[in-house]
Amino acid sequence: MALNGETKTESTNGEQVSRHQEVGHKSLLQSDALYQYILETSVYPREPEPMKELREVTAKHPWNIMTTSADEGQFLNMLLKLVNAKKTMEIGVFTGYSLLATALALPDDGKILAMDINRENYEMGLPIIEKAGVAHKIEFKEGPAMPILDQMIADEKNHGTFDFIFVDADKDNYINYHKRLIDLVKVGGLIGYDNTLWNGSVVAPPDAPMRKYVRYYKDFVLEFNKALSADPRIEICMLPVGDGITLCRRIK
Ligand SMILES: C[S@@+](CC[C@H](N)C(=O)[O-])C[C@H]1O[C@@H](n2cnc3c(N)ncnc32)[C@H](O)[C@@H]1O
Repeated sequence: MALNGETKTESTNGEQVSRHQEVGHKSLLQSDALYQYILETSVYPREPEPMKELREVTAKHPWNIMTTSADEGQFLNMLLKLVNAKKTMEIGVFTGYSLLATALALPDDGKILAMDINRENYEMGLPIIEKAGVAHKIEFKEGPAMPILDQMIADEKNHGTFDFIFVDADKDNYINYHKRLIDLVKVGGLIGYDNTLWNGSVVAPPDAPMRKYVRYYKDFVLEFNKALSADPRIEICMLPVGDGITLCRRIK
């Protein structure tokens, strides 16, 4: 499927015809087969056993569409090792797939402050995280992230201390998170914002069929992407991994 929700199909006379499909495709690549190839060739064969187990448990959850994809989990795990991250934060845990990818990448004395409004989903994945021997790195806080961030910001000691922050929660608040996170991440540190290509809807025509939640958050994501692009405090890189992840490196 093309990025804008338009699919090219061949008619009987060989002509290319376009038709619009619902925006909400899981992968942003040009075909399912290509995405499947990536998963089967380089992701699933190298996926750590606990992540595989958590992915399979999460697949049975009625909201399984929310989970971070396996290729993105692999990317996060590699990235955290590359930057030698030790102190990290995650906003939006769900059952913990990206959290586990992070926890497995950090050194034994690494720390992750993880926040989610829903503890029940986190507890679904927790036994697997414990079995993997990395639960001691995680401090889970239940509740909306914003007041927790405000509390942290109020104490100057927290400023500029995080090596890496991953945001995968309420898209209508990303801009507000960014205002706070930019002070909490260290200069040279990274913030990763997930879903910045928002199911491809960022380039969909206004009349394209779209799931309600995709349509609702679309304008917030568009505004957010513009704001990041204009922010002189960061360098950015938007990657078409998963549903789009924008990496921001704080430079001042
Ligand atoms: C897309 S899921 C996160 C997926 C997760 N990163 C994973 O690997 O499976 C989004 C999560 O954000 C949480 N969330 C929504 N609003 C929130 C808020 N205001 N503060 C903290 N978490 C929130 C939801 O409860 C949900 O678990």
